[in-house]
Amino acid sequence: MSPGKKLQQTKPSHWPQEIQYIQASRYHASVLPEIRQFIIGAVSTTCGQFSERCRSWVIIRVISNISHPACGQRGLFAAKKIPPRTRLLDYIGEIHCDDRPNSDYDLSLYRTQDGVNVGIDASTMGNEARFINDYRGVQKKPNAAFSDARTSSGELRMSIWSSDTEIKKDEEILVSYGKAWWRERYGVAADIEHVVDT
Ligand SMILES: C[S@@+](CC[C@H](N)C(=O)[O-])C[C@H]1O[C@@H](n2cnc3c(N)ncnc32)[C@H](O)[C@@H]1O
Repeated sequence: MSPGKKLQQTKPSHWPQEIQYIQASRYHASVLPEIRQFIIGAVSTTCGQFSERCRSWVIIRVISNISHPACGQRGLFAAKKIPPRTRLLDYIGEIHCDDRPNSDYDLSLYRTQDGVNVGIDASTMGNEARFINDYRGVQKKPNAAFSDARTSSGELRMSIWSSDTEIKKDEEILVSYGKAWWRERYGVAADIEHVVDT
């Protein structure tokens, strides 16, 4: 069996049935060839191996703590102690250039000089990263952050990195979605409900 086939078969535990599990980016038709080429970079056969290796840092859990604002949903947790400034995993989904105003799983990847926004939407397909929650109402501050980086094969990705402090085993991995993300969804109510401070 080829390594590529093996990657597609192993879904993580607590993965929802209705969502396609993927470990390599998919490209939507709205991505023009020149933009696609820029994002892909110089592709080699190592594509996907980073995702497979870094899977061991994180696990998906269903949140049962009633004081958690996303109780009943899923979250991403540390499978073991994570050192500071570690690249945990890449946010994998459908790369697109069309608007996805109704997606809660759409992340900005890149903006071209002509003002075209390239996003990664994991609403219907993605990897573990789609389950990362925002820190608001859970912890005082995030313990991880998004930062873009190219893979060894050259593809531009949005990666999740641990912050300056070690993350303990079983701790929830939390980022900041940013003020704009909450305001777009909840307007002024976001300021009241979630203390939109960063
Ligand atoms: C990218 S998803 C995160 C994964 C989600 N919990 C799940 O199980 O699919 C974003 C959604 O998670 C929920 N969420 C994440 N962080 C939250 C927070 N701090 N407070 C309330 N809801 C949160 C919201 O419903 C939001 O629309």
